[in-house]
Amino acid sequence: MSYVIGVDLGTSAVKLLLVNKTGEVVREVTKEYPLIQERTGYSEQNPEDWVKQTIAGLKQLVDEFNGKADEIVGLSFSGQMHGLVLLDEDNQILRNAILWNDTRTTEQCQEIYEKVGKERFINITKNLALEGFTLPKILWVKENEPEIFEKARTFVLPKDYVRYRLTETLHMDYSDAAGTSLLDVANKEWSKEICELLGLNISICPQLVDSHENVGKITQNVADQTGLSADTDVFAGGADNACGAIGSGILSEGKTFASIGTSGVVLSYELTGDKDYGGKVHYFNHGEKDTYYAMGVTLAAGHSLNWFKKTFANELTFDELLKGIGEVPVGSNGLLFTPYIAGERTPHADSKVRGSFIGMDSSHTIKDFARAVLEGITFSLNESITIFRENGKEIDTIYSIGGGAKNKDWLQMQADIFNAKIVRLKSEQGPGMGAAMLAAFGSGWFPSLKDCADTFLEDAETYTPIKENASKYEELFTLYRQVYTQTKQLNDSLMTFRK
Ligand SMILES: Nc1ncnc2c1ncn2[C@@H]1O[C@H](COP(=O)(O)OP(=O)(O)O)[C@@H](O)[C@H]1O
Ligand SMILES: O=C(CO)[C@@H](O)[C@H](O)COP(=O)(O)O
Repeated sequence: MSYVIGVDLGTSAVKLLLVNKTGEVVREVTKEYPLIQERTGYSEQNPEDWVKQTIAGLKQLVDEFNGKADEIVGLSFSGQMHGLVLLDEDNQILRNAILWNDTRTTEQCQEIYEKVGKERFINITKNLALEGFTLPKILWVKENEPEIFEKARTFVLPKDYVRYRLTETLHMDYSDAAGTSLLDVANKEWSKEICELLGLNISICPQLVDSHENVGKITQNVADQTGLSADTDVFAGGADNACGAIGSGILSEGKTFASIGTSGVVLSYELTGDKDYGGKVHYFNHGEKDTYYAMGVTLAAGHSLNWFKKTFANELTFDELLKGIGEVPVGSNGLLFTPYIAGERTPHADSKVRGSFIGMDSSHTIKDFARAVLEGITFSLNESITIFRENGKEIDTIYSIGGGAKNKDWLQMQADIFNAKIVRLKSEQGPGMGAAMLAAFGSGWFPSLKDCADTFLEDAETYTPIKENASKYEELFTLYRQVYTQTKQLNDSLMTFRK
């Protein structure tokens, strides 16, 4: 039997999956690493931690594997998007990576619009200039750490750096490059115009490749450290959301997923790169060659539930906290939550806004609060679905993935709020499975990613909207949508009191 490995380089941990030719996950290893948050709004990681934990994870996977190492023929990656890794002329790391959830770059986003022009910028990159994306981070280093920037010769994204350390070849795939704000998304090339207008040398942009492309073999040194064969092929891999899409079969027009992990994502397949959402949602290159996807992002989805549990019910597991929320009526007995606890992206690109509970009553219990948190997160994701529908997309079935898909009441709530059929897949691995599928397709096991998905993926359960709930949620959603504008001014004034 032959096997491939999917390496999912996430924000809190690297998850590695060993997958056989039928798509069965035969081994799984997770290795965590820390987040470095020295100031409010700062979020960094040491790339060396990613490399160390990926190699340790690969070694554990090979040690626990019953077969022979040379049966593992290839590996590929899914990576947290947008994080800036700056390298010098010897490809040495110049500073910690600045991550996707770092929001220090509001000024640089403004500068990008001033120098490139907002309309032109959206035209080229298909996206807004957001604090989380890579280009404003490059400008921040240029302006605030000029002595470091002077030594920078190349920038890459998190998984590209790990891949470089495994193969000693440096590349970036289109799906991840799309999140840098430097790629001409429709034409699949680095934007000379944006680089010139912002005083950047285009040579800092690495060589572009497709996600399934073979970029070489692991080095002998890595083979020695992990026990893998030095003949193991490495395929470029993709952005975590592109890989999540591959791993949940979002490979044809009309297919959509909702992912509730730390962040929340609603992603829908696009055959071409010429649709115009005017920057309202992200529009990126897919991990499948020459196709695209549109997506909306809730910055704190699972993170909101995590925060609520840690702050008010730390002794409970998620299952204990959520037990019985199915009995709380739709609308949580008049309690409404907005999940803006780390700012928001879609539909409000606002890193400063913060969340709220509206309608608190002395009769409310922790169960009302827990249900309100789930409803608020799901309403936020529904904002993205609404934009898709307003732009002519038909969304009647949504694949639900990520930690949020573990709770049946939440899956039913998604069906009722999205007013669409919700499907849970047998494997909730999403991005890691997508990475493994890129290696499987790249290794020639299947003629296309779609064929791979037909073999690897299987539906587990389906949830259909309950009419009565769906109509109550429609009413509540209009109230939810008013909270942002009605609390914006208050939030701005409260800013000065934040840590
Ligand atoms: N049993 C559960 N029921 C509902 N939600 C859960 C459960 N377990 C975890 N979660 C949610 O899923 C989130 C983690 O999802 P995951 O997809 O693993 O995220 P990431 O890959 O971003 O770390 C947690 O923050 C939590 O909010
Ligand atoms: O910023 C985005 C997408 O634009 C995030 O989706 C990151 O890619 C991180 O993902 P997780 O670590 O939460 O999975």
